[in-house]
Amino acid sequence: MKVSIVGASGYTGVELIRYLSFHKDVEIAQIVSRQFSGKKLSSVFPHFSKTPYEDLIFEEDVDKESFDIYFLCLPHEPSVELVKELTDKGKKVIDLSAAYRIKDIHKYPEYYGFEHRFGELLDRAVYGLPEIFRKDIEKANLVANPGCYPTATLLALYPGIKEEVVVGDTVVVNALSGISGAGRSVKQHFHYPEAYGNAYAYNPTKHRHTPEMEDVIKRVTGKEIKVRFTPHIIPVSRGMISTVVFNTNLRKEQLVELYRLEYRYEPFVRIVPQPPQIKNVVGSNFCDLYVDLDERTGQAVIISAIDNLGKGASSQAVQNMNIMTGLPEDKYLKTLSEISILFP
Ligand SMILES: NC(=O)C1=CN([C@@H]2O[C@H](COP(=O)(O)OP(=O)(O)OC[C@H]3O[C@@H](n4cnc5c(N)ncnc54)[C@H](OP(=O)(O)O)[C@@H]3O)[C@@H](O)[C@H]2O)C=CC1
Ligand SMILES: CC(=O)N[C@@H](CCC(=O)OP(=O)(O)O)C(=O)O
Repeated sequence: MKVSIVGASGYTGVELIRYLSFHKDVEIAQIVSRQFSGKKLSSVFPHFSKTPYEDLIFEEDVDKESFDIYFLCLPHEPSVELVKELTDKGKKVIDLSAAYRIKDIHKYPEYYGFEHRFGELLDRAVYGLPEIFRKDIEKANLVANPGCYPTATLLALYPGIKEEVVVGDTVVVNALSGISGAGRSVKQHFHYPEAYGNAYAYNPTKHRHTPEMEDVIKRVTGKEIKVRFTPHIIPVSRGMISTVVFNTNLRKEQLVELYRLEYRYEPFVRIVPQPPQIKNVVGSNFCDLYVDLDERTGQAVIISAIDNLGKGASSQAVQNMNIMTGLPEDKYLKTLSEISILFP
């Protein structure tokens, strides 16, 4: 399969090149970047020297005809039109932006600041969280790869909402993100002296991932469950923790068993005995999940850890590609190079 990576100079694009470099069923045939067009991959990113694509040249324009699969690693708005053009040509597309994630087209102006014009294509797009929508992904031509916070949070919530053990209509989510979640372009508050040694919450009452999470919860449960979501920045490059709290009538052993059973055959979800640490998942497609019950309050406390650039973006995109093309889902996602680096 020949693939094109558009937005290949950004954090998710570069990470995708890393994951696909050793995928033997794939040839990376095109990498698109406006700022580096004409340059060799290894001259811009020296860590690719003496690896399979070191001599690949960044191109300025997207060749929309020649390849089988297109990974779009672009900001949301530029993705909207390009996804439409590529799917009209019958291409398979995995879009890492939010351009096709939310089914309600009216949410785009409010949360993303642009009008979305392609409602019919939004309806057809499949939300690329394999643990929930695997069967739909198998048949999809357009996969909307989830955001990093929704991936971490929905994996922590899914068994609870699927088996209807969440009591009430609100779940509380507090999450921590490494700075690469904000992309590679320079922003003052992520400048080293301002980010190092610092941590803070942002968008505490209105974040664009809230409608994305609530949309999926509604599709799973048929109910309006609200997400009380507070994201935080922590001074690491990559890695994400999401702590999900909901009221439940289950006892601790029942809750743990529910999660263990739901995920027992999932190749990338690991139930862990202690609160998870990002260093165990960074550089990989794994999600580590800790399940507990606060007996004083009767609340489930589920804590997940992922790599925002891995399961939260690029390696999840490869998992989706494997599913869409009928390959084993974990193909080349568990080679040695993708097992996380414990002491980076
Ligand atoms: N970072 C993360 O943890 C996650 C990110 N995402 C989503 O994935 C997408 C990519 O994210 P990320 O890699 O972090 O972003 P980056 O900002 O690091 O990279 C985006 C790339 O897109 C290209 N680009 C920027 N603006 C335009 C434009 N107007 N038209 C065409 N190309 C453009 C740039 O390359 P050039 O200028 O060289 O052309 C840039 O390198 C985003 O939609 C993001 O929301 C999803 C999950 C997690
Ligand atoms: C640290 C940081 O800024 N994070 C981003 C989320 C990144 C992400 O997963 O996702 P999208 O694809 O939806 O942009 C934010 O809060 O907007």
